Amino acid sequence: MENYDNLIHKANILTEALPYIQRLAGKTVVIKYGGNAMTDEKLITTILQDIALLKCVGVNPVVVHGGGPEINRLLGKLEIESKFHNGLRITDGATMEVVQMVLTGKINKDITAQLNCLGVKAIGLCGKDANLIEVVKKPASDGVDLGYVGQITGINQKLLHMLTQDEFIPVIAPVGVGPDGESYNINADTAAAEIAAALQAEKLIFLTDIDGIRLDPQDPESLISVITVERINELIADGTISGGMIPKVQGCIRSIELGVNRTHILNGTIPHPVLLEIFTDKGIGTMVVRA
Ligand SMILES: Nc1ncnc2c1ncn2[C@@H]1O[C@H](COP(=O)(O)OP(=O)(O)O)[C@@H](O)[C@H]1O
Ligand SMILES: CC(=O)N[C@@H](CCC(=O)OP(=O)(O)O)C(=O)O
Repeated sequence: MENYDNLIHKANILTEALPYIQRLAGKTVVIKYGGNAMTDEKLITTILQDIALLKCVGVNPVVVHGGGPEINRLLGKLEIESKFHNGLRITDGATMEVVQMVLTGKINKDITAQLNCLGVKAIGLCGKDANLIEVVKKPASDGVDLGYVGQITGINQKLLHMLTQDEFIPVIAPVGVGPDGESYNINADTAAAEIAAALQAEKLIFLTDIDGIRLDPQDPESLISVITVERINELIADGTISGGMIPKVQGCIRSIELGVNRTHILNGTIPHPVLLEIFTDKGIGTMVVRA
């Protein structure tokens, strides 16, 4: 009898998802998968399973991935120093080659192949494919020249719509194309936000290595479940939100302003964060709302 109860419990969990599936069917969900959340093969598989399941129930996921830690590792092996300014990698010519190799050559292809092994049709792209992400050189910040760091000027949303309507899951590496075909490095959070806005996505989800925005980054009890744009600006000003969390919250704000309905910051180092957020009544992480 206990086994039967267990099965009913499982069925109840599935039916809990029904209204969410109905609400999201046909809509686009952009998922930014950060390098710091790509810690463990088994966890990576659960996240890719979530994404495959979304596709199978009629949602259109679009994946934008990072890979900062892996870029740092290869740069280290090549004895090239990793330098950052305001969270952005200072990208000289040699660094750009490594960034492109790691993001488009390794991580992008690994994620794409793993998704395809789960029975969906994923296609790996970077901003240079069909001019998916057009950029110009980002102006110097506080007098610091960032080198080959791109500022996004256009997203080829037609290509992404075509792919998502035609069964594919685009998996996008944040390497942009400059006016003369040069490669430019883009922060993956910023790329995800611009892509979500261009697609008028229903949701933008950031998967990172922490459970969301905390009032005290060291205290898990201080997680904020729902936060407004105004409160975020206060928390940036007083230093509560800092470092790598800044491009995420800025991405949330920008995409909300441009019409994305819901933005979430979730822990990608636990199993199945996407399904837990999207298909359960409680949800996890931090949701950023307009007001
Ligand atoms: N208020 C805050 N709440 C939560 N995390 C914060 C906050 N301020 C800064 N952080 C930092 O932001 C980090 C996430 O950004 P980052 O390391 O760049 O992740 P990713 O590789 O996923 O883009 C967290 O690990 C945490 O150290
Ligand atoms: C300009 C810039 O900083 N680009 C990032 C791109 C990768 C990224 O954003 O990866 P995560 O999401 O894992 O941090 C970099 O070179 O590290």
